[in-house]
Amino acid sequence: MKGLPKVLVLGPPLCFSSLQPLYSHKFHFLNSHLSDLSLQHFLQLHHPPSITAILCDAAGYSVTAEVLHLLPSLRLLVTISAGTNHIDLRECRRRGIQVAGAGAIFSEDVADMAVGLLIDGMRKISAADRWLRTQNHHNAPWHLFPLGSKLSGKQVGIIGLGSIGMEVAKRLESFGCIISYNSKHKKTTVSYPFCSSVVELATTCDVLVLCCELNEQTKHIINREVILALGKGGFIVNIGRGGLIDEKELVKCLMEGEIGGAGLDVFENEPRVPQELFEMNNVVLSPHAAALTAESFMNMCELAGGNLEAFFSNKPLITPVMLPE
Ligand SMILES: O=CC(=O)O
Repeated sequence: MKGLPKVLVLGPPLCFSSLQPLYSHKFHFLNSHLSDLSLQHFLQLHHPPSITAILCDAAGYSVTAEVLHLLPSLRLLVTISAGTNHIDLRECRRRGIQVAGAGAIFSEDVADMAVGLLIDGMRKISAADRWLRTQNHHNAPWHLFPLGSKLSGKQVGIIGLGSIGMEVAKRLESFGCIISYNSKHKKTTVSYPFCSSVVELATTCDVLVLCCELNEQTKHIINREVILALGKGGFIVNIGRGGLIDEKELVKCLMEGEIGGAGLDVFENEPRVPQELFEMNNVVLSPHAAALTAESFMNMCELAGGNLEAFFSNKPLITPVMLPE
């Protein structure tokens, strides 16, 4: 251990338990998440000025300016997530701390989940499963199960056409959907129609899929006006972050029948899920699990370890996160 770079591990283990045995001969991991102590007290036992890196994920600790302040020698932060809204990136920039993320490693799995939630919601797969299990097996009145909606031919608006959004577009195009998108900037490399207004996009679409990052500009990008513009038959999929949707308004609109349904992998105040959603058959829920496949986690372990190794051998990070000006 002596002489190895100290890496403070924040948040729940997830892939950390696979990563650490592979790299424990190269790094001295300090597992604050396994301790009952508060972070401040934990750090008091580990000489904070000797800690140069953090390993974290989106489901654990928020890496605020206050947390960063506890670590005067911090030079690297590796998050095993595509999203970075749990990190104060401005403070990282100010302090000259480099940040590495998941890059596009989860994009295919997250896109699969977006499509899964959409098909499940529109074709009522989970609802049908629940319904059938409550029926008498030999005598179920199958004709009474309500009709679903056809996916092929639907207008799908993707909000955020980064690597996840592109994977969603590719998949849904092959299902016969018609794709348009909203994003920070119009892309010169794609032919899908761009719509600069989310309300306008909602007006012309049957489905919205949220694939953008959560930041000051995108918080509550889906508000009541957008939901009403999408309309009573409309469906929203969120595999981005819960804060992209004004959740209270979504719940209200679902209860009032102002929108057709939703497929939600993320929630505004995780791990809390609004109780009302559990009662709704037109809503499909998932516990922020879109990125979680055994394969993507093994890949992520290697990537996180690779970023740590690159940094400590003075090489460029493999998947650097751009820090804001
Ligand atoms: O939510 C998961 C991620 O950001 O990778």
